[in-house]
Formats: sequence, C-alpha cells, structure tokens
Amino acid sequence: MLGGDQEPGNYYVGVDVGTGSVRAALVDQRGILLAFADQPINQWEPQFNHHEQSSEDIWAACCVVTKQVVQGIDVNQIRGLGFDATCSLVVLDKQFRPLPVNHEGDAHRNIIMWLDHRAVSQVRRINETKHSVLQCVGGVMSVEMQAPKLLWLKENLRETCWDKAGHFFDLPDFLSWKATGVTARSLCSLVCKWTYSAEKGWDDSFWKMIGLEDFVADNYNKIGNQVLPPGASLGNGLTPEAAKDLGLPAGIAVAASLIDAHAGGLGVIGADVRGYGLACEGQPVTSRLAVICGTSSCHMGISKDPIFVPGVWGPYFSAMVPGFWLNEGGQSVTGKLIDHMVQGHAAFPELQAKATARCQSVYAYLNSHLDLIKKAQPVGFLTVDLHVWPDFHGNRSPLADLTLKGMVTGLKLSQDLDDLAILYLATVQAIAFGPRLIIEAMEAGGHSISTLFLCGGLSKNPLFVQMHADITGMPVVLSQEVESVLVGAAILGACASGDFASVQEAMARMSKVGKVVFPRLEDKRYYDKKYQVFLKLVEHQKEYVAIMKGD
Ligand SMILES: Nc1ncnc2c1ncn2[C@@H]1O[C@H](COP(=O)(O)OP(=O)(O)O)[C@@H](O)[C@H]1O
Ligand SMILES: O=C(CO)[C@H](O)[C@H](O)COP(=O)(O)O
Repeated sequence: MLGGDQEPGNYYVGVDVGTGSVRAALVDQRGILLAFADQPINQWEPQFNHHEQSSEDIWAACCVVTKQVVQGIDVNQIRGLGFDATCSLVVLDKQFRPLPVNHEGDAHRNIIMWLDHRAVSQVRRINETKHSVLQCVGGVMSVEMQAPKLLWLKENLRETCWDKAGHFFDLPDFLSWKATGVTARSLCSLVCKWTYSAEKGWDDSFWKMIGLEDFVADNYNKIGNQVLPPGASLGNGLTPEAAKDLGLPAGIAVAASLIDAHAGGLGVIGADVRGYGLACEGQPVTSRLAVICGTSSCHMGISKDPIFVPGVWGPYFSAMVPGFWLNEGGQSVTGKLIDHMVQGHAAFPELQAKATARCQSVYAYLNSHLDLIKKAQPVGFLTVDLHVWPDFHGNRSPLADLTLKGMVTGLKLSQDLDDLAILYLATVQAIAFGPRLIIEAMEAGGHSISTLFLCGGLSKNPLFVQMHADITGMPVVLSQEVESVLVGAAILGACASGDFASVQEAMARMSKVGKVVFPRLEDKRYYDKKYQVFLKLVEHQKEYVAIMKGD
C-alpha cells in the first residue's frame, strides 16, 4: 500500500530477505520509503545447530511483498529492483531444482542458513591448513561461511545432494538469478563468504587443499565464474516469468545484489551529517561504523587501504562501498539472544499479557517497566550485580571462537517481571559491550572510528540504541528511514537503472540522518567497570574449560 506524499518520479523496489522475514519497499530517488510490506519466513531446526530454509518459500514471500508495495502506482515509474539477503547457502540441481541439505531427504529444505553450525569439524580442518586465503577472513574461517558447509555436504550427503548439485548460490545471488536468469555472482557474496579475491579471483590451491578440488576441475561453474560488482545491471533485466511473479514490468533493471548487512551499510553510511555536532562531520567516511542489528549484528568499517584485524572479517575490496576495503565485525546472535532470554523467562506469559493489553511490543513494555523500577538512578545501573556474556552461539568477532558459550552471573531466586526486565537489560548491555570490544580491535588494527550508524530491527529499540551509545562512548546516528536495509537494496536498483552514476552518488542522495543519540558521559565510570567484568567473564570461561580438560 502506498503511504505518505507520492510524488511523480523514478521509483525503485528494494527486497530484503532477513533471517526471520522478507521485506520489500517502494523507494523514491530521495531515499524515501513510499510503501513497505513484510512477511515471515519458515525456518527448520531438524537437529541442534542445523538451521534450514526453503528457496521456494523465500521466493514466494518476495513475490507477495513486492506485489503489495507496488499496488496502486504506475509500475512504469519503477526503474530498478535490488535484492539483499542473509548469506545462506542455496543448493539446486543441474536443472535448477531444489536439493535436500538434510538427512531426511526433504528437498523443500534446500538452504543451509548462515547461522547453521553443523560444519564444525570441517571448519576446524580448514583452519588447520593455515592457507593464505584465511588472512582475508580475520585469520580464522567462520563456521558460518560457505566453504565448510560445502565440505559438509560432500562428506555427509554425497548421493542425495553433492553428486546431483549443479548450482550453489549465496541467497542474494539466488534471488538475482531467479529474477533475471543470470547466474553471475555478486562480488560481495563471493569475496565475503566464499574466499574469492576481487584482485586475484579464485585460489585453486585452497579448494584443492580442503578437499573440494571438484570446483577447480569444473572451472568454478557451480559456485560462480562470472562476477559482477553490486549494483551492476544483470542481463536483460527482469524476465517475463519473474515479472509476472513479482507484479513488475518485464525488462526493468535488476542489480547484482548484496548481503543484507552490506545493504544496511549502503543505506546508512553515506548520509550528510552536517549540523548534528558529530565528530565525523567533515571527516572521511572511514570514521563511520555501520552497525546492522537484526537476528545478528554486523559492524561494517571501511578503509582506503587494506587493514588486517585478527578475528574481524576482511579486508574485502569493494565488497560494500566500491573502491574501499571493508572490515566486518559481527555477533552471531543479538536479536535472537534477546528474544531467547525474554521468551525463556518464567514471567514471559505475564509480560506478553500485559504488553498485549497495552497494545505494545514486549520490548516497549519492558523498557517502560525498567523506567518504573529504576527510581532516581539511571536505568543502566539496575544491573550492578547482574552480568551476561552474550556468546550463546559462539563468538564471531573479535575472538573468532565458535566454542564460546553464554554466561550469566548474579541470578536470584525471584522469577517476577522485575527480574525479567533486569535480565533483559543486562542482555542488551552485554550485546552492546560486544561492539566496544570489536571497535577496540579494529582501532588497534588501524581504523579510526568516531560515530556509529545503526539500523536493523533492533535499532527500533531505544534502550538498545542508548546502551550502544553509553557503552561505546560514541554517538549513534539513526536514519530517517527505519528500514535502512531496504534503502540499501533500493540503492542497488537505482544504480542498475543508470539513474545514478555510482553507488557513492546514490548513497549520498538516498541515505539521510533521522536522529542522533549521544552517550551519557556521566555514566562512563559505571560502564567502564561493567566492561572490566565483561572481559573477566570470558577469561574465566576459558579457565573453566581448561580445568575440565585437565587431569
Ligand atoms: N519494535 C521492536 N522493538 C524492539 N526490538 C525489535 C522490534 N522489532 C524487532 N526487534 C528485534 O529485532 C530482531 C529482528 O530484527 P530484524 O532486522 O527484523 O531481523 P532479521 O533481518 O534477521 O530478520 C528481533 O530479534 C527483535 O529482538
Ligand atoms: O553474516 C552476515 C552478514 O555478513 C549476517 O549476520 C547474516 O547474513 C544474517 O543477518 P541478519 O541478522 O540481518 O538476519
């Protein structure tokens, strides 16, 4: 449905496939969202650490939301379409039909999701090779990348999947193929998740060394041997079949896509910040860190020259902003962890009932409940004796240790709503200490960051935003459009249409500051102390593991 003042002009459609839902937006040349729609998508967890989705389900959801956002407008004004998605692995056979990625042989579930940790043994062996490509992923390959998952498929589903496979796509590339019939891959996906180098291409010796020499023999046909920069126009644009599915005109420009976090980066990092009193005003864009917070959080910092930061992915050339190197820090579960802590608490049913009665989200209710119980002190001080280590799904950055687990210290016998609210607060704070550690690592490597640009579902939570400001000590910029990831996807469509000469020009025109949240510097001493405890938690966890391993 169309909302706001509609002005005639050129429109772009952005489609964002997150972990939990598919979103679409109709966006104009100023980066303003004229219409928005979303739809949840299925996830399967057939066993612990196995997470699967269906490419057919996801495409169907893309069609539903796209049709919704273009309702009531003259579709001839739509000039371009851009996709972004999570970096999940899609498997198709030689005729582009889904193949099962599970022991049950269910071909509908043909996606190994990014957060799937089934390939632990495979990634350990890959890391033991110490191959030089690992230098570009922070020194340690993550179990969430594609090489270990591919090796898992070869070792575990040889007959039902591996031998029959014709195409392995990153989800963003699957979507652009589905829309255009073009199998070219985006440089973003291949560089960030598949060890491709923007300068040197594939490294045969890596694939041979890890036991996936099949790809070399096949000239990388199955994983991509035509690579395009994000935003490049694909083939002849939208095919008639996809046009019918999506409710768009055939032939409109479709862009080479981006991973979701990278689209969020494009959607926020280029905004004009003049007049907000920010340290990054008049400074190079390299002083900005885009933080995309949804199910996971991704911390995107760019530089003119390559910077190697142990435990932080990259440097990746031109993977987000063309001509810049990208380092990507991350936390594997953030939104998912908050949901897990809140929903698993004994007082959750009471919370749900009270939030529903007030027509509020449970988070809005918890935030106002915290305001009630804090009395005269700052809300953050409620957790003076409650501390959380947030790596319930391992640590992505900067420790790059998938074996790490979550920790909570300071639990009491109470199970009431106050207790739930304070646990929620401590979890949000723990998540915000993650970027502080990541930024310290990035700065030790040579980055110089002064300002955070937050987007994603969690940026709708004022407590989450304030805690990021207070705990990192940096101002947080929120965009005018809450759905900035979709603005990033639309920027791709705008570039593919030729309406902007470059991604940088489209970024500057289409991303805009909405609000700035400054840190409460008076609380700094308190958070410095909590940070000391935070660091002790992981130190102690490692000690416990060592004790238990000892004789
Ligand atoms: N209105 C809201 N207030 C607070 N938190 C929210 C809100 N909406 C979503 N979230 C949080 O954001 C997370 C999902 O963010 P989203 O960007 O939609 O994720 P994804 O892109 O991974 O599907 C949820 O796990 C939830 O914790
Ligand atoms: O690995 C990533 C980006 O490199 C993302 O964490 C992954 O794609 C999931 O994103 P989201 O939390 O937005 O669903």
